[in-house]
Amino acid sequence: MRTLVTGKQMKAVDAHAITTIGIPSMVLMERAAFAVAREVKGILKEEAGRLAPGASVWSVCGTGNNGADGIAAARMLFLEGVSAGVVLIGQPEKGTEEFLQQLKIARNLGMEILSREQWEELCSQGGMRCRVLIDAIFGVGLSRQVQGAYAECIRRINGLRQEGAVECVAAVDIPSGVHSDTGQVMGEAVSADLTVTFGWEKRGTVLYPGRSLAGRVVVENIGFPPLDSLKPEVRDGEDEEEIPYACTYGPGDLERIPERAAYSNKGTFGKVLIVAGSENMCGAAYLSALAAYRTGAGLVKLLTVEENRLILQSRLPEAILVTYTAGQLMEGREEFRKLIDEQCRWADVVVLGPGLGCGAYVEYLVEDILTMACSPVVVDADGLNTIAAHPYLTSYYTENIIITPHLGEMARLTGQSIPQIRENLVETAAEYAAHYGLTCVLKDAATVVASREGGIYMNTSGTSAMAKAGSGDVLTGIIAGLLGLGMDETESARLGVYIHGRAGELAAEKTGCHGMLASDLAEAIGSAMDGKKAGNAAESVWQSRDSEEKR
Ligand SMILES: NC(=O)C1=CN([C@@H]2O[C@H](COP(=O)(O)OP(=O)(O)OC[C@H]3O[C@@H](n4cnc5c(N)ncnc54)[C@H](O)[C@@H]3O)[C@@H](O)[C@H]2O)[C@@H](O)CC1
Ligand SMILES: [K+]
Repeated sequence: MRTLVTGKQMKAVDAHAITTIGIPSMVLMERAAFAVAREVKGILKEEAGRLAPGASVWSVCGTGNNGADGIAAARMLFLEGVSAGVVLIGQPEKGTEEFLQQLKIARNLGMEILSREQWEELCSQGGMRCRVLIDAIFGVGLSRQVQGAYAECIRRINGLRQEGAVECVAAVDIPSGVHSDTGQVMGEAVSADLTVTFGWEKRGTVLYPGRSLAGRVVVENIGFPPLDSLKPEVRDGEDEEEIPYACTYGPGDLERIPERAAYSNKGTFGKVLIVAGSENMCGAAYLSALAAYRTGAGLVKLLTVEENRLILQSRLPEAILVTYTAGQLMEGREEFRKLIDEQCRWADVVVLGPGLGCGAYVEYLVEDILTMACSPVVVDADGLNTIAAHPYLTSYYTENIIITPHLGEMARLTGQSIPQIRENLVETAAEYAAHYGLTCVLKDAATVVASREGGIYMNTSGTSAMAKAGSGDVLTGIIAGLLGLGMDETESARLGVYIHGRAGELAAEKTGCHGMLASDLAEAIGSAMDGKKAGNAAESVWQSRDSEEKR
């Protein structure tokens, strides 16, 4: 498990390390700059292991401590014989104490230091070519939209990178212009190949679009005290009591999956009831059931419309089938409630929604399941759409409900627009989970899991190959399978999302990114759950020098 922090939390840790613990600010900065210089040197090194002749580096620096890091990193490279210069953006005389100190050192060493105007002139004359450009304009101190000269400068950096005048952009802490909490672009943002970040990964480089802009992320422990050593009032900040540290999972977290006991039977590993499918949609039910079995569920029963019986029986003979007709439900409600009650009593876990459609009878079905299920219920797709269309159904929400909406479904549930939700993924999921006391899995390229008690998980596994019909149905089956193995709602949701992404990476390795089907994804679940056998494509991106898994 890796911890993810907000900008404010990171600043609170900085302040705590410096003022309470007494680690001098310049000492932390020296280590931060050293890490950046080391990574840049790695890029500059020729295959033979020597620095490339004439390797040039420009460090483009703002006047805060991010800029101070950038000057210090350039100085370290300069002292190693690299042709490294500094470009200053903003008003240096208004810089932080550390910035002024770093600038003085660079000047005393006789380094080349350009003003923005001089740099612009160099660029417009086509004289601006370098192997590595260090982006140190803004770090976690970015507090408003980027405009004017700063925006121009960021556009210039991106232009140089695009036209090949700059081979590699290395961002200090976070690409300048990316919001450290939401990953949103604050007007303009640097597009980096590499980001060297300090202490802990920032939420903004896990959430999109910040995640794409950060490139490869290297997390460097620069000597901060551990987060749990902070006093709660410091850790939470003045008005951040509501914001916990977020986390993400890696392969080490697969150990959370319970052992499959030798002395067991099919009942030991969970009985999953999948309430899914409609007359023209049986695939969703099939994929959800298949995924639940592939995750380890002992018994899977499908409750679906009579029309699906034959196809489901032939596609997945391992599943038990109970069928109904729409008419039976509409006309014989009391009778039907007895059937539902019986099935709910049987189940250890219920999945409600995949492919249910929007027939009039679905409202009754959703109401009956929500009122009668006494085990965890994973609500997805048309289950959620039905709740959105009939808001009284939210009164049946209980603490063992996991909802798995995508952005469109979340928009219907909350009345917010999709862009609004996309910009505030974490807040939207967290508020819904807290308001209704349930677990909310808000699905996006970087899925967020908000637990009822306030915990936040952000997913870092997965691939765009999964952006295809049926992926969500597979996720419901995985989460249900994990619940069946005995994991709690939060853990099943987090690990389910992680395994789902990992299965996507593995399946896409075989089929290619475009050709993968949701059924390929479901077939890869077993390997994805096996930490020893499977590789993880995300690992090449999330390279942590001193990850918490090792600490
Ligand atoms: N000792 C420390 O405090 C350490 C700080 N570190 C570095 O310091 C960074 C944080 O430094 P700061 O808090 O000084 O903040 P930044 O250097 O990120 O930038 C803040 C400065 O930019 C201004 N600013 C914010 N948004 C702006 C906008 N849109 N347009 C124009 N100006 C804007 C702020 O008023 C402030 O002057 C971290 O990201 C990290 O790189 C690291 O060196 C670790 C140690
Ligand atoms: K930066």
